[in-house]
Amino acid sequence: METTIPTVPTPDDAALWHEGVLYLADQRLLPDRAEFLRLTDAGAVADSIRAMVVRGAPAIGVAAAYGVALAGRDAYAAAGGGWKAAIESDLARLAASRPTAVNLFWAIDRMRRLIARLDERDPFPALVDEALAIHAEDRAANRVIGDLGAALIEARTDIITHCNAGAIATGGYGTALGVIRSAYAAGKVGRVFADETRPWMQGARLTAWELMHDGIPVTLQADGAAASLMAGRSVGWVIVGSDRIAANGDVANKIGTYGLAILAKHHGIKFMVAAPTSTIDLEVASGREIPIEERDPDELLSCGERRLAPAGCVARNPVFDVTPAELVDAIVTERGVVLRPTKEKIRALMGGWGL
Ligand SMILES: CSC[C@H]1O[C@H](OP(=O)(O)O)[C@H](O)[C@@H]1O
Repeated sequence: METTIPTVPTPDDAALWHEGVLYLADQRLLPDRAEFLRLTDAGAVADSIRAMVVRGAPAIGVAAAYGVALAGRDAYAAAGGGWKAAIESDLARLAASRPTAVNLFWAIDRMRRLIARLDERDPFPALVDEALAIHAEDRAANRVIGDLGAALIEARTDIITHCNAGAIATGGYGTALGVIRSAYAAGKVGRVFADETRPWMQGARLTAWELMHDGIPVTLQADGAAASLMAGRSVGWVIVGSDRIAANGDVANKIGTYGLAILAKHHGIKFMVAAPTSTIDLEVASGREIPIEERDPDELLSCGERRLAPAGCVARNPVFDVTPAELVDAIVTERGVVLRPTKEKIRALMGGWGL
């Protein structure tokens, strides 16, 4: 969306397009420093996704779509009418940036379908328009998700959320935090308990920042504190986002989500997954097929600038896990709500695809 660039990003400003330049809020620095990175080529966009300058499944897809537009401009400048062959290397770089969030591949595939319809003339204007549409559609979808999810919450309650599935993780408004925003506006949220979400601390740095920005009561907690809070009976829902939902309703999300779902089941607490349908991947039958990103162990061995573990300590750093569909009470999308998700219900939601 052509807009003037604010001096500092707000939660709705994960990505902004202005006069042929992509501005990304640098989420590595928030909340201490609120700054935009200025990007003018697809390679820089791919690097920014990999480095988590921009993160969050829908935001990654939005950024990649703008990256494809920048790739089209450069391919046409380099090859003229032969731009369709020239763009391929940048498309591959974008697709290789992170493996789990299917929104990245959904966005690239949608841009590819446009590319196939274009001729040898300069593709940049058409690609920009498609990226802007993807961005606007995601922002609008999250408003619908927010209202549908809020309607499931029957009475005022406390909520646990994990990681950051907020406005800054999407095209705006947020998915899990979109539900929380809509539910709070309806008087249904007492307090939100945000897991800090080691090792990248999306909860401490981004969810707390977003909810405090909106004046929504939030208490930060250690990831390990969720269990005893649930035992205290004040929490009615766990509400999270997702990076990829398999055809059977299994949900890939930030590491630690699976444990929360087991704890919620044990305590009789409802478990909601909020995500646009661009997060549903009917190409994977179950969560077993979802690629789980392993990031640099150093993200775990240190916290900020301080080394935590002894020199030579080894670590494993899977940054997603899979929650089986049977632990999910509701998947909330812009097309509707799937209660107790199954393969059949997911297919029905997606218009019967593959029947
Ligand atoms: C609205 S999707 C947000 C989703 O993405 C996060 O992962 P990451 O911060 O590594 O991109 C996390 O899984 C969130 O639920």
